[in-house]
Amino acid sequence: MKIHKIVDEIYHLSVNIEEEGYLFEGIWPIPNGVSINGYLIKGDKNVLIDLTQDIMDFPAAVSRQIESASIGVEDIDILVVNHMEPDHSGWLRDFCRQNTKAVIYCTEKAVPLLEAFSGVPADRAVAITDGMTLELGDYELQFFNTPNIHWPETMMTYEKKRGILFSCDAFGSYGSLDEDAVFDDQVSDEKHAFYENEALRYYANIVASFSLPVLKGLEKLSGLDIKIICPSHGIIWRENPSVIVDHYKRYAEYSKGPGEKEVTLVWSSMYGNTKKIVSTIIEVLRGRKIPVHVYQVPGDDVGHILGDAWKSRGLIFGMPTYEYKMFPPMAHVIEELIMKKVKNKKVFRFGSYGWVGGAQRDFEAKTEKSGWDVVGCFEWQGAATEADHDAIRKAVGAYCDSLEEA
Ligand SMILES: Cc1cc2nc3c(=O)[nH]c(=O)nc-3n(C[C@H](O)[C@H](O)[C@H](O)COP(=O)(O)O)c2cc1C
Repeated sequence: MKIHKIVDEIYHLSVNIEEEGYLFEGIWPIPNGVSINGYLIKGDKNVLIDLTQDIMDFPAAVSRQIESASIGVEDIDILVVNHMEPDHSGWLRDFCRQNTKAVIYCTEKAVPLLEAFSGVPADRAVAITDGMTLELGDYELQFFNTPNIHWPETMMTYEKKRGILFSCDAFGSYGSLDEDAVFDDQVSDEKHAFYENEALRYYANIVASFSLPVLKGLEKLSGLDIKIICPSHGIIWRENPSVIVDHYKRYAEYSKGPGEKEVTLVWSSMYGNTKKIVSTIIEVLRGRKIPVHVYQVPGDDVGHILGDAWKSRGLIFGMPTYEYKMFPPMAHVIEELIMKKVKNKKVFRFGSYGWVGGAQRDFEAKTEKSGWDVVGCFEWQGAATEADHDAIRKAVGAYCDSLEEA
């Protein structure tokens, strides 16, 4: 990847994770890759904002990018560590060996993590205070504590004179960057839609649990005159930064409900009895013009399900009884959604059983504290009859009415 000048002597440095089968954070599939962005400010003092992960040849690649701006790693005077998650700090240990002079600016909570993760002693760090500024000749940096977007020690850095926000994980998205299209005004409408979808999935996978801190952070930043947003993943927003700010606000507000008038339907079936009802349910939803996102488990990964589930007003789960409980892969999906704080949803459950069932009882127990409004359920024994299909049409119709009320 080549470097890109953002404005004056401020540069974008970036690598893409594109390895097939790579799981981001060890869990989340990223079939379209993800970029890890850092930023370089050349001036009276040379500043590096966020590093990169210590996988593949990433540190070497970023070093070469720094060199292509005609300075070396050893010339960096200030390293800003917005966030200690290893995708941005993995290089820190070696960076500090290579460069023994750079002063690290980070939050107070990050200081012990420098040592714990990278063996970097506290005396190399300056712990910022919220709103603190750092005059650097032609540049002026301001630091903001933005705890829990995404770890407790996270902060953002604002270049005051140009209105550039280095937002770290906030406003980020999955999706590799194209060599020649790293700014929002360089990507096609189709690519915009792609990044929006990847931003939602990134949000649901990584940030969703921290939606309250996101709303607090947005409130804190609302007074800034932000002209350019430089996140640590995804494209740079310079033409219209409010687009991604509005998206993030909307995503964070989904945590409080009601979400878009859409349904995410997740189903599983061992022998096809539960599966046969799925098309009947989809038919009812489409008849009511309610968009539906359909996933099957096992098979479809919860990382993908989360994005649509996060924004949908309604969730429908279909699974048979398995050893007196829910079919295990579905139990896992439900557990994961609850853990990610997918809340305030209208929910419907359906499924076949063989003799006395058990999935419904298990479902009720596992979702008791989910914050979901379970509007209906439908179970039948063995293969669904025509009467069962009629009954489920009616039950799903009532469920659709509840989506109108939200
Ligand atoms: C491994 C296994 C465990 C099952 N456990 C139960 C059970 O505990 N209670 C019950 O009523 N039916 C149980 N069943 C029967 C299934 O729930 C029933 O066959 C159902 O129709 C399966 O739906 P499907 O075709 O959508 O997979 C079990 C079936 C299998 C294969």
